[in-house]
Amino acid sequence: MIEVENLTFSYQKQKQTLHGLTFSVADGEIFGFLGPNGSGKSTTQKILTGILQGYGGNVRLFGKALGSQQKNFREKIGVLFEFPYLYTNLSALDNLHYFASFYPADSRRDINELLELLEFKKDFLKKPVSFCSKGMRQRVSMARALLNNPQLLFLDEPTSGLDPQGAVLFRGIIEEERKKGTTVFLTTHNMMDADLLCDRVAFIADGEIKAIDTPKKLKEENSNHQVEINYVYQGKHGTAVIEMPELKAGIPFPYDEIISIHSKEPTLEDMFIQYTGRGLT
Ligand SMILES: Nc1ncnc2c1ncn2[C@@H]1O[C@H](COP(=O)(O)OP(=O)(O)OP(=O)(O)O)[C@@H](O)[C@H]1O
Repeated sequence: MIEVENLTFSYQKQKQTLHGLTFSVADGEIFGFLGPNGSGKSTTQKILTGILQGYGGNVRLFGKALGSQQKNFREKIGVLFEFPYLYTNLSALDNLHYFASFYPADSRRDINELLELLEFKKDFLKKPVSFCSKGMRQRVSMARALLNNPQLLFLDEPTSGLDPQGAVLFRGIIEEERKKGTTVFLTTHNMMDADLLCDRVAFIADGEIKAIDTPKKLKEENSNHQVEINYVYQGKHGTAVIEMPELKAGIPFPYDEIISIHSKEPTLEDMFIQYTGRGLT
């Protein structure tokens, strides 16, 4: 679905922003693009969506070079931008009716159904978007990204500004898109979104890709294969960290009750730090 080879980009002549990115995203895959602020995530998304031009290297979408896409290319993609590009003096409904008018009628989703799916507050449907909270605006932006039933969905920080319940809702909606076969390019520095949703992730730092793999492999390859066991013995709480192979013979210490067993597997964030030498914020 997406093939990127040696992608370079500079906003100013003296300073290169992207230093030769190479990656591909398969049809129906949720691909996470993870990096700290200023690493080049939004720049990459803007190039892939045809907003930024003047890049170096090769970019192919839907099997065709980006520069030779047909006019209807934008009908096949949906984009949630980092900042909501909405008309703040228009209502959510008017914004969405306006954006929907760019697409052929037979590909449009029902706007009211979409807003209901996104749990948009009914009292705000006809009020100017400027009256809406950040989370409600994010719902309108997500509705905008989905309203043409895209085959390829670009999401830049989709759960930003959402409360935990909203984030769960959005992740569910992204999962539904996966089930329909939509390819998702998910730009984020939210490790939880990446870990829960992505088939593969790329770690980007300073305009370079430092690692690409499934979240599971990235964590497993770097696991120290330890478990932490919390237990009670003779009325006292204790914690022990033991090597996994030791568990073969059973729990190797006396206890009356096991309270919990946790894998000491590294988190995706630990892995990000290991590969890039820095955190995500
Ligand atoms: N319009 C612009 N003009 C000049 N420099 C820019 C412009 N947009 C971004 N940059 C610079 O390019 C680099 C990459 O920015 P980009 O927005 O792609 O990063 P990002 O990974 O998306 O960051 P964030 O998580 O903050 O959105 C940064 O150094 C940024 O300051």
